[in-house]
Amino acid sequence: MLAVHFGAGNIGRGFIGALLYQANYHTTFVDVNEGIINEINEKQQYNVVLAAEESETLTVKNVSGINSITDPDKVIEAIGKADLITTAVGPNILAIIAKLIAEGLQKRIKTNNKALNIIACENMVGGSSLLKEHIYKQVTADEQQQFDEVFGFPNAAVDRIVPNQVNEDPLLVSVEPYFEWVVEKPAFKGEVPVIDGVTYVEDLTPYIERKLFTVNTGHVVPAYIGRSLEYATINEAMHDEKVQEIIKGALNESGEALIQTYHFDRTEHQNYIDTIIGRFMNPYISDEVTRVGRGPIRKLGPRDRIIRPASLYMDVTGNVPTYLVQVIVAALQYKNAQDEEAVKLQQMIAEQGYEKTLQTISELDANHPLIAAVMKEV
Ligand SMILES: NC(=O)c1ccc[n+]([C@@H]2O[C@H](COP(=O)([O-])OP(=O)(O)OC[C@H]3O[C@@H](n4cnc5c(N)ncnc54)[C@H](O)[C@@H]3O)[C@@H](O)[C@H]2O)c1
Ligand SMILES: O=P(O)(O)OC[C@@H](O)[C@@H](O)[C@H](O)[C@H](O)CO
Repeated sequence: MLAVHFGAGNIGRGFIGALLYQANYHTTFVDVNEGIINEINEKQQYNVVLAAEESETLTVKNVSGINSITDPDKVIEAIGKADLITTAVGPNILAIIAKLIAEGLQKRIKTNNKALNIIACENMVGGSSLLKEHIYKQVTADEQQQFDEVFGFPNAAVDRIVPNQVNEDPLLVSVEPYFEWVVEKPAFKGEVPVIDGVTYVEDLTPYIERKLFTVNTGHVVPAYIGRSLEYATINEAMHDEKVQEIIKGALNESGEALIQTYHFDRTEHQNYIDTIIGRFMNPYISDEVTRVGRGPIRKLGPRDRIIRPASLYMDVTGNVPTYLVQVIVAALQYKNAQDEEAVKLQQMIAEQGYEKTLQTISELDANHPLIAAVMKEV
């Protein structure tokens, strides 16, 4: 069984690659990072280490790599033979990899009618659907009809904290023990793959929103508030009383929105929140606030982890959230000269002011009460 996985980064190697290996796949990683691809081809294996008191190491074998910049034809050939395609490249890169995937699928469908599923493992609602849209823009209407018959794009939610790696061994990945990979079953074409650790569900929406609006909504608190307090890591920030107050408040607000929307059990949801706060305090992980805060424009987007739970909270309670508003303010004020989006955000604020910038990025109506609440705080 062959899996072609786009993005040999933290989650690609540390989570998707590990589970695919355990499910007996050979994984061909596709990446633009020449060093990582060369290393994968040279070593043909890498270690995944659990960041916990009782650490365990999994050696992931049956791997190879293709540099999509220098060897696009090899990627097209691999897509022709693949039993599964997965991605973990970041939401903004989906449009870029779509071109090569489209070429691979166009070529494959001429000689091979076997069903193939493409699962985007990105932190967003509807990642695989978005990838499909980008791919379909590259092909003719006739090809789209043919693709509809055999290519599935099941959406997914993936959860495992994998920080940036600073190991001597460039392939080694240190990961937290916790993981969750939930995939929507009805969207599959052909057989549903047997992968230990994957949960198949009929409707992904409650799962992806619960994950994104709890794990990722929580995560931006130590990232953005932590950065404003000059902490470098999530763990350090999580020990600050102000961060603790805001994370609890923000997760109560997003929790209220989720519980009322999806009828989650209140006690179970509180346990889920407590587990996540515990994960952020894992002393065996050093996760930079700049990794978790990366891409503040994406994170302030209308369907992402800050704006969507805040507006959902208003819809279900009729009140403006207190803590999520503080998170929006901290996100707007996030500065990092190494982060292209953070730089662009500050430029937008300098040129247009907070109000116009927030409206543009969040796509909220100009008279939405959330905008007024944020303006009161900044
Ligand atoms: N790290 C985590 O804790 C975590 C957890 C869950 C989900 N995710 C999601 O997984 C995705 C990847 O995150 P990550 O932390 O692994 O990031 P990462 O930066 O470690 O990995 C991304 C990889 O994609 C590669 N890439 C960039 N452009 C490419 C292209 N055009 N073609 C092929 N590869 C390309 C990069 O070189 C890099 O190796 C994101 O959507 C993220 O939200 C991450
Ligand atoms: O990957 P991002 O930039 O969407 O979000 C940063 C982190 O919150 C994220 O990578 C988490 O570590 C991950 O979502 C945990 O499952």
